[in-house]
Amino acid sequence: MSDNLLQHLFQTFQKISGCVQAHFSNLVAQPHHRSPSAKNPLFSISASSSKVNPSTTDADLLQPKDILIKIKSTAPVTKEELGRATWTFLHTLAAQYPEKPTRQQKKDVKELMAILSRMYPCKECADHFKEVLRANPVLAGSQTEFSQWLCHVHNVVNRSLGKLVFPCERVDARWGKLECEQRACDLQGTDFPVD
Ligand SMILES: Cc1cc2nc3c(=O)[nH]c(=O)nc-3n(C[C@H](O)[C@H](O)[C@H](O)COP(=O)(O)OP(=O)(O)OC[C@H]3O[C@@H](n4cnc5c(N)ncnc54)[C@H](O)[C@@H]3O)c2cc1C
Repeated sequence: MSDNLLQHLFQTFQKISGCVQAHFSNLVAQPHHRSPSAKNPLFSISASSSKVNPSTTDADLLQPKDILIKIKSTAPVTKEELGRATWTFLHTLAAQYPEKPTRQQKKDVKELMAILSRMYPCKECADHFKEVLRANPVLAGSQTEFSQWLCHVHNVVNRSLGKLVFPCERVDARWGKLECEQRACDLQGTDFPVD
């Protein structure tokens, strides 16, 4: 496909995109809403530089690799999505937690859980998690202990929601350490014994 044809296609797509956005905003926009085509387009096309310009040479024309079509979701986050994202964060933290944590690291994870039970942005979930923590105080003496404790409390939440219980012996297979070059993401623990 020639570059000129590609540029033509790109410009046509931009026009269609503009029309669809205009029609969509007419359908859904309320007077107090921002126009989706302004700062937050429903979808947008961008190039790595401003190469779509009639005065540019052939060599400057937009290359296929430069075209990036972004589809943005403007829907609010659901309780389920928030939950999945938070569990991903927590289980990844547990997988990265050092086998021999420092006193500070143990204190930090306990505080993090306490803060989550107060500030988690779903009040009924936070209130429920407060009860779960009261009945299951944080165990974070080692990586194994913390990841097993987290698996257990996640299962307490699962049970209360009528979900299946996860087999905690498989937690390391489900939530491995982060892929990170030369283990640069690992949290460093201590070689010295701490209480
Ligand atoms: C602290 C906290 C409290 C919450 N409280 C509530 C609440 O009170 N009410 C409510 O409606 N929602 C609550 N949620 C959200 C709820 O737990 C789920 O995240 C949500 O319902 C989506 O569930 P899901 O089935 O997609 O999987 P999730 O439970 O989000 O789990 C994500 C993935 O983790 C894996 N997994 C599942 N169980 C375990 C486990 N025990 N150990 C390790 N990995 C596991 C599975 O692969 C699963 O796909 C809470 C979330 C959090 C983080």
